[in-house]
Amino acid sequence: MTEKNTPLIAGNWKMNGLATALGELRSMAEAAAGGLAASVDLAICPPATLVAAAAAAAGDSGLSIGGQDCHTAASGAHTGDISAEMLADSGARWVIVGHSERRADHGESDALVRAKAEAAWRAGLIAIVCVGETEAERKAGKALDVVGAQLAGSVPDGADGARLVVAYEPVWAIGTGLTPTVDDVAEMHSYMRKDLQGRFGPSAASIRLLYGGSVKPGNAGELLSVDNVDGALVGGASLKASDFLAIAKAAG
Ligand SMILES: O=C[C@H](O)COP(=O)(O)O
Repeated sequence: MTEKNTPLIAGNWKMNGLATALGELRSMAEAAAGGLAASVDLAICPPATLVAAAAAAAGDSGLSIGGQDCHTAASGAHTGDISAEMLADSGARWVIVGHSERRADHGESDALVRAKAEAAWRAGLIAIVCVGETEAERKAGKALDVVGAQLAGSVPDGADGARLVVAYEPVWAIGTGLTPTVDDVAEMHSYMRKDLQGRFGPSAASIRLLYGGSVKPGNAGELLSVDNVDGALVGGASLKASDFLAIAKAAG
């Protein structure tokens, strides 16, 4: 790794969290304002119903807020969808696109994910583009090829570290308690770095590459110390302030 990026610890609450969950978020914001945000960028992506309230609760603490998905259009007849502009209007700074749960549950293609990342940029949001292989693909020795194809298809032209984050999330590691070996994480992150540098040049060194999949306080230090791992995308462990903050401290 040529440059050290400021780590980013982003929490993805998925379809979890009623208004009562804002108490956890307030504890995170307090820790951010108390000094943690000086060394680590902190973000929480709550369900869309909580984005505005979470942004208001986080205020200028240094904890920022993101969405979990967006439509490609800015507005229009798309019942049930939400646009990147709406997220930005609600106080979001980030949006996750192409999470494997959306790729699987909603049949999202690389081309659609790319269009969503472009929509995020149009609205002034930073896109967190997710990639990752299935267990069968890893067992077949295809993990690098699969992720390479996802990067090629899902990351728009003109990407740089100011508006793109890539999250490597092996599908088989999400919510399972399983994680790849540090050697496998190092191999994949080095591969992604080289791939992005091949496409975007040396400035791709500033694109943060997150690891995601069963990151917990107990394994965060080891995973975050791997070369080219610039932070984590945390699911289950981001629901509790104590766990999320322990992971963030391991990055700081
Ligand atoms: O977006 C987050 C990931 O899917 C990881 O989820 P997890 O930490 O619950 O395994």
